[in-house]
Amino acid sequence: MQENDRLTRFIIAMMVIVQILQTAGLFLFEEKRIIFVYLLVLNIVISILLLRQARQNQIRRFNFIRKINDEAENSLNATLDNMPIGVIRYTAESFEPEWFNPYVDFIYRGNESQLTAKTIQDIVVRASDEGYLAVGDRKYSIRIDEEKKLIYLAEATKEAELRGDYNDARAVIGAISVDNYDDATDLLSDAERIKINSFITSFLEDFTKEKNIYLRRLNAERYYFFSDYKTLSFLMEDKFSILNEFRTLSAEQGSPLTLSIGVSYGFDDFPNIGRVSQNNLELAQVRGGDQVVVRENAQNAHPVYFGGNSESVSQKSRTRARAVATALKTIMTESDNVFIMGHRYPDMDAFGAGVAMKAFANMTGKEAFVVYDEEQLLPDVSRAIEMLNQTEDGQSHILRLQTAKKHKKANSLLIMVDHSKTAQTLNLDFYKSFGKVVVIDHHRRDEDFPNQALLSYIESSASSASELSVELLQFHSSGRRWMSVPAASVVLAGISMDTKGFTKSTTSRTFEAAAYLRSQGADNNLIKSMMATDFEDYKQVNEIVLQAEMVADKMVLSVAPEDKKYDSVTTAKAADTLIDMAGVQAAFALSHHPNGYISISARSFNGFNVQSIMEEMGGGGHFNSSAAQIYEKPMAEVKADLIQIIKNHQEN
Ligand SMILES: Nc1ncnc2c1ncn2[C@@H]1O[C@H](COP(=O)(O)O[C@H]2[C@@H](O)[C@H](n3cnc4c(N)ncnc43)O[C@@H]2COP(=O)(O)O)[C@@H](O)[C@H]1O
Ligand SMILES: [Mn+2]
Repeated sequence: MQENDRLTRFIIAMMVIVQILQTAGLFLFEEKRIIFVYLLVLNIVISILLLRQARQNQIRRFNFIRKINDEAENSLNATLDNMPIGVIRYTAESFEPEWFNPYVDFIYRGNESQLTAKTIQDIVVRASDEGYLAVGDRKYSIRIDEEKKLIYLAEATKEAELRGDYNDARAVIGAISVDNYDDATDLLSDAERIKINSFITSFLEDFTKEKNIYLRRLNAERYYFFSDYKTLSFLMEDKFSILNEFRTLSAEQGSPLTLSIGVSYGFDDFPNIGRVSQNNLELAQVRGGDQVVVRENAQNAHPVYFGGNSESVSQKSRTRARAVATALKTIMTESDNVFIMGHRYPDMDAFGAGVAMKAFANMTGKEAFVVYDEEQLLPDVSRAIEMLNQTEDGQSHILRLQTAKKHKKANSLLIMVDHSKTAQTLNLDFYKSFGKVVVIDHHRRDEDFPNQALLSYIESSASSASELSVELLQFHSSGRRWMSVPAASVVLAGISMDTKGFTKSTTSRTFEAAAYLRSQGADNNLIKSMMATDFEDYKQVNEIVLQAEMVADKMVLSVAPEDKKYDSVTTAKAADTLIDMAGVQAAFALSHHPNGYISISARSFNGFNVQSIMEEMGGGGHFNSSAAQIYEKPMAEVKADLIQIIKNHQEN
C-alpha cells in the first residue's frame, strides 16, 4: 500500500516538473528545432527516472514478500515443533513412518511402545473404530487425513476417561434362577428346605454386597439384580466364577444346585433391558443351566456365554409340561391340520417324536401327518415307516414331502421335532410355507430359531425329543388309548436310540415315559428288528474304529479311510463305540460325507464338554454328544485344528 502511494506521488511530482519544464522551454526557446530537442531530452530523462523508480519498487516488493514468507515458514515450523499435537506422515503402501514432528517424539519418549509400521496400522484401524491411542498412561484422539497420509494425535486422556466413565455407567439388569430347585427340595423336610433357602440367600447376598450390586429376592429360586457396566465387566473378566463357587458350595451342602443368569445392559429403555435379561435367563436355562448369558439391549447384539461347565441338570417340571400340553391343545384346536417334521436325515428319535406328536394331535381331534423325504432316509427309520405303513392309518398319515404338500392348508400348523435350528430342518421351503410353528426339542437352543414359533418345549436335560413328546401325551386330558402297537414301539425305539439302550442321559422321567409306552403296547421284538444294524454298516463302523489313535490324555480320535465316504450315522456309531473303550474320556470320529463335507461326531463322559469343542469347529449338539460338518478344508487341516482345540480345552 505504502509502495503504491509512493509511486503515485512520484509520478504526480514528475508530471508537475515536466509540465513546468515544458512551459519554461516554450518561453525560453523560439526556434522549433531547439524546442523539439529540448522536449526529447526531457522525455528521455523522465522515462529513465520512471523506469528506475518502477524497478526499485519491484525489488522492494520482492524483498517484502520474501521477508513475509520467511517469517511465515519460521512460525509454521515453530508451531509444528511446539504445538501439542502429534503429526505423522506415513507411506501409503507399507504404513512406514516418513516424517513426524517433535511432539510425536515426546508422546513415545520413555515408553516401551515405538512408532513402527505396525503401530501406524493400529492407529489407522483405531481411528475408524473411533477409538483412542494409548501410550503409557496417556490417551490420544486420532484424526486421519487419508489423502495426504497424515495422522494427527491430540492428547485426550481426560476425554477418554469421561467416555469410559459414561460407558461404565450403563445400567445392568440381571435375572438369577436356581436350577433344579424344585427337584432338589421336593422331598426335603421343612427344616432342610429352610437351610437350603438360607444358603442360597446368604450366598447371593454376600456376593452382591461385596461387588456393590443391588439384589432383590422374588422367591426361593428367583432373584433380580441391578448394577452398572463397570461391575459387569469385572464379572465378565472373571468369567463369572460365581457359577463354580455356587456349584461347589451347594454340592458341599449335599444339594445339586446350580445357577442360571441372564444379564442385559444399555443406556436407557430400562423396561426393555429387563425384558432382554429375562430372555437371556431363559436362553441360559434351555441351554442346560449352570451358565450366564449376557446380551446388550441393542439391535443385532450377540449373546455372550459363560459357564455351562456341568452336564444339564434336570429342570423339567411337571407344571411346565402340563402348561405346554394345554397351550398346544389350544393352538391345534385353532389350526386346520397338523404337520410334523424332524431334522435333515431324521433319526429314530426325530421320527419317534413325530409319531408321538401325531397321536397328541389325533387326541385333540385334529388330522396330523408325519413328513419324511425319500432322499433322506436312514435304514432304521425306513424300516419303521415300512412297519407303520402296514396299518391303514400309517399309510395315509406318514407322508412323503410331495404328498404332504398337497394336504397343507393356509391355517396348518407345523411342529418341528428334535431340532430348533431352521437350517437343520428337513425341508426349508416346506418349513417356510407355514405361518404357525411349534418346537419340541432336547437340544440347547441357539440362534437361527424359527421367528414364527408360537410355542416351544425345549428341555436340554431330557434324554430325547421322543421323551418330551410322550410327556406331553401323558398330560393330554383324553384318557383313551390312541397309539397302535407299532406306533408306541417306534416312539420307544426313539428314546432307546438316544439313551443308547437306557444307559446314558436318563432320568426318572425317561423311565416314566418308557413305562407309559409299554402300557400302550410297545413291543421289544419290533424295536429290536427296527434298530438292527446291517452287516455292511457294522463293517463300515469298524473301518473307522480301527483307525483310532490317542491324541491327548484320554482323548481318542479316528479318521476314516479317506478314499471312502460314510453317512453321519456310521460316523456317529464309530464315536459311540470308541467312547465305550476303557480309559477314554472323549472320542472323535472324522469321515468324508457323501454330501461333500467332513463330518465329525464327538462323544464324551465324566464331565468333559465336547459341545463347546464342536461349537468351536462350527457345529454343536449336547454336552456329551455333539457333531460338526466342515466344508472345503482338507482332512489333515481339520484333524490338526481339532487336536489343537482339544489340547486348549484340556489346558483350561
Ligand atoms: N452343525 C451342528 N450344529 C449343532 N448341532 C449339531 C450339528 N451337527 C450335529 N449336531 C448335533 O450333534 C449331536 C450328535 O450328532 P451325531 O451326528 O454325532 O449323532 C446323531 C446321529 O447321527 C446319531 N444316530 C442316528 N441314528 C443312529 C443309530 N441308529 N445309531 C446310533 N447313532 C445314531 O445319533 C445322534 C442323534 O442325536 P440327536 O439328534 O441329539 O437325537 C446331535 O445332537 C446332533 O443334532
Ligand atoms: Mn434326538
